[in-house]
Amino acid sequence: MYEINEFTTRAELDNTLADKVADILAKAVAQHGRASIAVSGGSTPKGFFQALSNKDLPWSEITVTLADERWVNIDSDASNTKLVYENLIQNKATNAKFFHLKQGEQLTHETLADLNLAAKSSILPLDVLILGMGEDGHTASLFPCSDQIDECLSATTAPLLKVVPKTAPHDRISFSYSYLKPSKNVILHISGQAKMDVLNKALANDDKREMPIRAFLHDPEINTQVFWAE
Ligand SMILES: O=C(O)[C@H](O)[C@@H](O)[C@H](O)[C@H](O)COP(=O)(O)O
Repeated sequence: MYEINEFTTRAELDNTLADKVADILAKAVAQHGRASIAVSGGSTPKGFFQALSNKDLPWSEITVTLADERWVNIDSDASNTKLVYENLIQNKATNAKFFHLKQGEQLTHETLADLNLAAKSSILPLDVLILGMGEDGHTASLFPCSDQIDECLSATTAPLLKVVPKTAPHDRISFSYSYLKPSKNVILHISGQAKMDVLNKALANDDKREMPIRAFLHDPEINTQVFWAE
């Protein structure tokens, strides 16, 4: 299931989304003493990150992580970790915890095993999941072009896996669908007419291998909140 929330400007979207996410995180910390949020990289979320970073929250009890990461040095301009540190873990959010997906030089089976144990014990299930979407219908690093797409969408996959997209640069590490699905709040953050056209194509049928974002939009157990502005 899904609901589409349309906004007149991207600034209005960013500020409204930041208000919503801040409210969810504050309540999660009040109830459980901690909260976790996974965000996505790309060009869309910068304004939202900056708005959220200025929210008065118990940031030291909140863990930020990524839905996926490019396996590059975290000082690279391609790094989602760099994007998050430069735009979200700033201002009032400086003391937020960060669960690093990029750890070490090589993405080995041992690294994945360690990360999966740590993710299960510290941040899963997520309180908030912010997804982006590519024009091919990928989300996180669940790429339709990758040889790992069936594993990415399988119900039995571990939390994190290595993905090698054929139509995008860099090896990736990504949360799998089965561990993103239980997130208490699933939000798809997109902007521009091209992405609305991709969303409408994704809504037209439920072939999730063709467009992995469909796994979230067509799952009756998830109420994906779409936030869109022109
Ligand atoms: O690592 C990444 O690139 C993201 O996690 C990816 O899933 C992104 O959200 C989409 O590709 C949309 O990117 P844009 O916001 O740049 O369109």
